[in-house]
Amino acid sequence: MKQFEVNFDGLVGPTHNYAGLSFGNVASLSNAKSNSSPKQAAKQGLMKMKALADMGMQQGVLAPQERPDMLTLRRLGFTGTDAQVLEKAAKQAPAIFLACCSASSMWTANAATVSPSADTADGRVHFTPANLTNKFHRSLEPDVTGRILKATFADERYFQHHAHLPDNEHFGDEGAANHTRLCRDYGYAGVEMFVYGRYAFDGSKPAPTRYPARQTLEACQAIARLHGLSDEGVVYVQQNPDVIDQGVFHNDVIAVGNRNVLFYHEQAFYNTQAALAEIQQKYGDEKLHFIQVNTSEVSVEDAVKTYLFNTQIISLPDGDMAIIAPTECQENTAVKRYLDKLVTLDTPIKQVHYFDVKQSMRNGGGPACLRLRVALTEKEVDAVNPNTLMNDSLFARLNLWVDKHYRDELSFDDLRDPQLLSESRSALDELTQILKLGSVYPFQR
Ligand SMILES: NCCC[C@H](NC(=O)CCC(=O)O)C(=O)O
Repeated sequence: MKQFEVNFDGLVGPTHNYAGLSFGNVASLSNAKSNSSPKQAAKQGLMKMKALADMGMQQGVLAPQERPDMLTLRRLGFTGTDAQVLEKAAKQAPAIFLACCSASSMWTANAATVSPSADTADGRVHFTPANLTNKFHRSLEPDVTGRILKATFADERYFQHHAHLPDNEHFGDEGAANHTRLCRDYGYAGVEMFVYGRYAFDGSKPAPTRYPARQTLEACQAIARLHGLSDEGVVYVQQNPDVIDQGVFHNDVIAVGNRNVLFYHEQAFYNTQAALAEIQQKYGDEKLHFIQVNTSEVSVEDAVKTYLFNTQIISLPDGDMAIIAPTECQENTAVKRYLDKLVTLDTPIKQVHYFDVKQSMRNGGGPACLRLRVALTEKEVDAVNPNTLMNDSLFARLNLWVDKHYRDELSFDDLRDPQLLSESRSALDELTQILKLGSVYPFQR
């Protein structure tokens, strides 16, 4: 039976902007209030999706969310017509208003945690949307994310959807950004590696002091229970609190895995040797490739700046692995030197492809943030909503759709424009028809 890893990239929404909302995420803070280009952002994302599809990969697309989030603004007490709600919120509570405008659902690595059928007790693919409690603007995502996932993976014979964890910092869950999976091939049971930043119920344990640890151990354990994972197939690893304090707000900023490869920075984990030993022991006899990048080769600062580890490692149809990196990696001498050397070493990684995703990078989202990995068997791929799978015609259609609805430039002040809200709604309404998602948005219900 054939088996695949399908990357579901988030389509950038029509109100993509830089609001400086993510304390602990260096890029988000440093680009706050600069103008954005929703059109360029969406096209950069589409180019990456198309390029991977052209490499012979299975590639999907997940719809963005409606922003400004009118439902939340009304829940927070802003009343009147939509135009009045926008006007009042922007004037009376600008910070809250901006949080309700973020197009952050584009980073689908934070949409959910996914366990493939080979790992789960009932043999179905399990999905739990991330509650994203640490940031208000992101905590608005899980309900609609859940609906989009259900509309994309609808067939209950193959797909099981859970509710997001309780909305509280004790169960702070950031989805697949803190989860990676090692396996012989995608359809074989693997080791799911959950990386957490802190213990919610034990204050005596190590934790960062400057920036927040978004993911808790207790959230990881709850996901493993919900998904029916066996203890033998799970490893919990603590992220090094010091790197969180240096801007590594998600583990996928400092480590990434694919099949038998774990690529990580020397300082990524709290207790590296014990973690690697447990992963190897649970993986079995075959030796894993642990590719460690030392601080002397690439500093944590350069890793955060260039997103060397927020790369995708993909297995090409011929079996070789390729790294999908942002162009920032090419522009940094130490990182470029490292990647040039990496492809000559005795590891499965043989190619590096650079992509311009600068619009996303300026908010701290690299190639890996933009995608949710879903390992599927051939039968399961056949059960996915086919309208969400990338091909020449969907690529052309979505580019035309972006051209029709998206603005070239968006400033902070544009976000309160009722015209932008109506443009966004027409765009999303049409998108749900293109992808055949049904009525997933509050304004459609
Ligand atoms: N996986 C990458 C996520 C990046 C995301 N950035 C943001 O939400 C920034 C939004 C802003 O500042 O406008 C975050 O920090 O969760």
